[in-house]
Amino acid sequence: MSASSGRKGQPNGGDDAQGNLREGKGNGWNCERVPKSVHGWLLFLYFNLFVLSKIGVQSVKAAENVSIPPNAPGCNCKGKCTNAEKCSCARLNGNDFPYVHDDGGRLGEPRDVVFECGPNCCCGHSCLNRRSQQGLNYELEVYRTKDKGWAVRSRDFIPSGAPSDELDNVSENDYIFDIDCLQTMKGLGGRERRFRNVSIPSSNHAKKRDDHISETGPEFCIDAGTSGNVARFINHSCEPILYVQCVLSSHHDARLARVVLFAADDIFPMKELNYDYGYLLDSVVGPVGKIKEFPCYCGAADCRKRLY
Ligand SMILES: C[S@@+](CC[C@H](N)C(=O)[O-])C[C@H]1O[C@@H](n2cnc3c(N)ncnc32)[C@H](O)[C@@H]1O
Repeated sequence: MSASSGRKGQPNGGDDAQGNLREGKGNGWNCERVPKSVHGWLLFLYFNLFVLSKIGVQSVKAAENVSIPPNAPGCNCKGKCTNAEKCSCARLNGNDFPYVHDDGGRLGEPRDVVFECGPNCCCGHSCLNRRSQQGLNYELEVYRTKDKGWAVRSRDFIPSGAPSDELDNVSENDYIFDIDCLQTMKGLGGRERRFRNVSIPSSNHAKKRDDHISETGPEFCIDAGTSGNVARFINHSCEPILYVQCVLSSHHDARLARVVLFAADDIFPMKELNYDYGYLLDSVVGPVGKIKEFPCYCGAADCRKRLY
């Protein structure tokens, strides 16, 4: 499955949080770092219903041959980042902040990539520019459908632009998401460019490497075959209500960006959550070189009738 951030209507996803900040005692903040942990969400199983709890910790594992990039330099904002002229993270986002204040922090518009504050930033955990690191405010449930297996819906109303989940570890092919942020940034392979143009700070060597990689296809993927969060149960739709957004926080390597799903529109309770998997038709080839086909049961008026 492709989770590209830029193919038409398509989602994408996830670097890992490599450290947490603690508020300094006394005057102001001291940017002191505390031991790392990767926060995620824990799924509780109730009979044939999974309920996403608002507590829990889940580790994100990287394959042995994948080295997690070092933490990027951070901004010097104290408390919360509010001044886009002074915040170095805002500068990376084209001199503004991607999240707007209403509804607890909404993504104003889809972008090539969102730079959030990270472990080396002096702001605290409640900074709005850490929105996708602050967890879900919505209760999601996994339920059984007639023809698509498991699916996910929200018990709560989700306003447009709210993060609904992060694509986490989905090794069956059904649960593999390509991290193709670099390809999206260049509008390659049929991916649609986003509204905001950003350029990721990188060395000459990294730039040459990225230019080569973006043309040959995604280098890394998220594999949620054996473990993952609730996002692994989100189905495809040809008319999706979620879109994929690449988010960089602890490091700035777009090849290993976090993939976060955001609401494209207001979502009413009990409506199935879905996004466009972004397969190009006839792009999936079986072991003997035969093109594979898979029927789509999304039920959208403009359904393409095939997932791939
Ligand atoms: C990431 S999983 C989604 C969760 C899955 N329904 C399950 O039960 O585990 C992707 C798989 O779900 C099924 N699926 C997702 N969207 C579908 C759709 N629109 N039509 C038919 N099957 C779909 C396909 O089997 C696909 O390979």
